[in-house]
Amino acid sequence: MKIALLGMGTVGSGVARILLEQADLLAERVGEPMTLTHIMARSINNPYDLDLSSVTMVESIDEIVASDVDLVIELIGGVDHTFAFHKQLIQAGKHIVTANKDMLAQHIDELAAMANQKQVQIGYEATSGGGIPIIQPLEHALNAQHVERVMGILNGTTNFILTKMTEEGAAYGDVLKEAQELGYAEADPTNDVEGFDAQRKISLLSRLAYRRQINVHDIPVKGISQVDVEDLSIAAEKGLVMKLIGQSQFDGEMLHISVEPMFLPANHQLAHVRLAKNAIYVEGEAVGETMFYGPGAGSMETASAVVSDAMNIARFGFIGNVAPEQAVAVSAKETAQDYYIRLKTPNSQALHHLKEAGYTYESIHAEKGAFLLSNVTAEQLASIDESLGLSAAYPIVA
Ligand SMILES: NC(=O)C1=CN([C@@H]2O[C@H](COP(=O)(O)OP(=O)(O)OC[C@H]3O[C@@H](n4cnc5c(N)ncnc54)[C@H](OP(=O)(O)O)[C@@H]3O)[C@@H](O)[C@H]2O)C=CC1
Ligand SMILES: N[C@@H](CC=O)C(=O)O
Repeated sequence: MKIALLGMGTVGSGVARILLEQADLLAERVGEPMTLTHIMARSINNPYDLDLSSVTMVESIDEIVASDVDLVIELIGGVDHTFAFHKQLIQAGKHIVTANKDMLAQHIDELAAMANQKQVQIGYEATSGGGIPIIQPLEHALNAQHVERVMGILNGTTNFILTKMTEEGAAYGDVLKEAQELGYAEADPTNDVEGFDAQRKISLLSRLAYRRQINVHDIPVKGISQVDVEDLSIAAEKGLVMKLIGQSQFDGEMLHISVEPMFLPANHQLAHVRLAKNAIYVEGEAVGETMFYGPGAGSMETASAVVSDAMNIARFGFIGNVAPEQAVAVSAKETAQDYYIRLKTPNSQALHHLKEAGYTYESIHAEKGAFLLSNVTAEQLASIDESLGLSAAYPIVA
């Protein structure tokens, strides 16, 4: 199989490394050579000091389309131009592997339908959870049942930042910089810290899990950029650990889906997922609870998933892309839950107000105005915020 690579950045360089350095192993497992013949890159990031002399460097997508490559690996990122590239490649009958969740979360329905018509396979294992196998399991190994719930830590950068803030009291800005240097963060890290990256991932995973089209922009999202390290240390006194959680549950009609920072009890399995690791629970009607854990970001970690997609396509060719025809309406979870809250201005009147209004609460740090509130709806929380003024409010996973 002849392969072209678009983008030679963090993940692209890892993919080139596996294709070139593991050529014998890949050929043995696939039954034919997986040959990297073309690279299209704006700049060459070659941290692994690879010998690229056998590869043709090209400057435009038209050269790739006109070439004899069978499969194109897109690791450029971005939405509009890559969407146009993917359409051009599918029309030309080239199989595609990508890690580009930003573009796919918006356009996968159209691309999958077009690819099925042209008998082109799209591999996108690396779009969610970096090196963790999760797309393939949802497409294949767990497809004998209705999936009822998906929940997890879906972003390496924010998990890295929250871990360092929680365990070391590190400053948000410093750890974000470290995550960027390690190649975890997106080209625009706003996508990570404001939760958009996790929003795209929970959208792609839920689409497969429930076999429904989802409008990614409808998914309620909150990020971690406003998280105060003080809340992490106050909540730790009660054994609570913060994680950015993406979750979805389908009741057959409505998809309850969201991304937001939540506190978890320290003995919860997800509380032990540290640094750039991710973990995802998938609950199926027959299988019950399954959990997938591993590296959520990074050069070689993500490249592992990308190359394995390419190998599957080389072995099995076109097997059909999941292309649900029905769309689903989405909303955030509406049931009552427990919350950690902190008042903007701590005062004893607040306690009185909460008591009068019939709320069950526990004071964690009276001087700092931090409480645990039990069994509160989002609507009730908004009314508490209006009357008392909250500087922080985070749901607690049961
Ligand atoms: N990093 C990670 O851990 C993960 C990344 N991903 C996804 O993988 C994709 C790649 O990410 P990553 O490797 O981190 O990003 P990088 O920014 O490191 O690499 C992207 C590369 O593409 C190049 N590029 C951009 N536009 C063009 C163009 N028009 N033509 C040719 N080359 C171009 C960039 O060049 P230049 O340097 O000149 O801008 C850069 O070298 C993204 O979709 C990302 O969301 C998915 C999972 C994990
Ligand atoms: N920026 C992303 C990279 C992988 O998808 C993350 O931090 O998880």
